[in-house]
Amino acid sequence: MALDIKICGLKTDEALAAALDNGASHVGFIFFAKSPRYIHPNDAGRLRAAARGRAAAVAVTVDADDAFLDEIVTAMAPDMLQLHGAESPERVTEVKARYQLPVMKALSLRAADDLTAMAPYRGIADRFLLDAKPPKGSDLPGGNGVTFDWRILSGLDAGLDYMLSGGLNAGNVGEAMAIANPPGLDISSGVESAPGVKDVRLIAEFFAAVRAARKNRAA
Ligand SMILES: O=C(O)c1ccccc1N[C@@H]1O[C@H](COP(=O)(O)O)[C@@H](O)[C@H]1O
Repeated sequence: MALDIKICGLKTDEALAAALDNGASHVGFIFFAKSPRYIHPNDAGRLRAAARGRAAAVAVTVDADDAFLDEIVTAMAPDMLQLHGAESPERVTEVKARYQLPVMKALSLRAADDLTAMAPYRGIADRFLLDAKPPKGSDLPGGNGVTFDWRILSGLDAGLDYMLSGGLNAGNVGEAMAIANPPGLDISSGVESAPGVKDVRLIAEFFAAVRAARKNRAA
């Protein structure tokens, strides 16, 4: 089975090249002003051009209005929109219709009960991104480097299309894969040397850890 891997929060040519050269299926750009990973839509447009044909470009937004989404879509022509705020199912429907793009809806989880939040989006969101709830006081809805109990995902239907996110790194991704067997992985702060600063060595180590975990599974 193919495993999608999204490296999120890219801001430089060097980090983008590391993500692509290591085999990322998706590259993510953050359009949330409070994030240390924020990138201007025009800069993301330049980077996404370099990724064209190699990885899908994902625009990550948080409760963005139409004006901001228009600016992002015009500047960078993403392949997918990731809605990482409190967007309702109706808003997801509206965004999909307006831009004719697939939408990945982020949901934040701590306990098994939180999975009920998925139901109203089924058949609407093209994919889910299952992330950890932000720690108290965080300004960021994602990118906090926090994990959740991956065991709560073990009961999900086999065909559910989602990316597992939240606090992944080279040291824990093997365990996450063994427990949840997700169809996709999404990582940001786990491949950074400081908030918002991607580290090419950590990116390579992450992919190596994923390859090792897959090899173990197959053995
Ligand atoms: O990364 C951010 O700063 C961010 C800001 C606003 C919304 C989402 C954001 N990041 C998303 O969260 C995941 C998980 O991050 P991490 O691996 O725990 O650091 C990240 O991949 C983005 O999809």
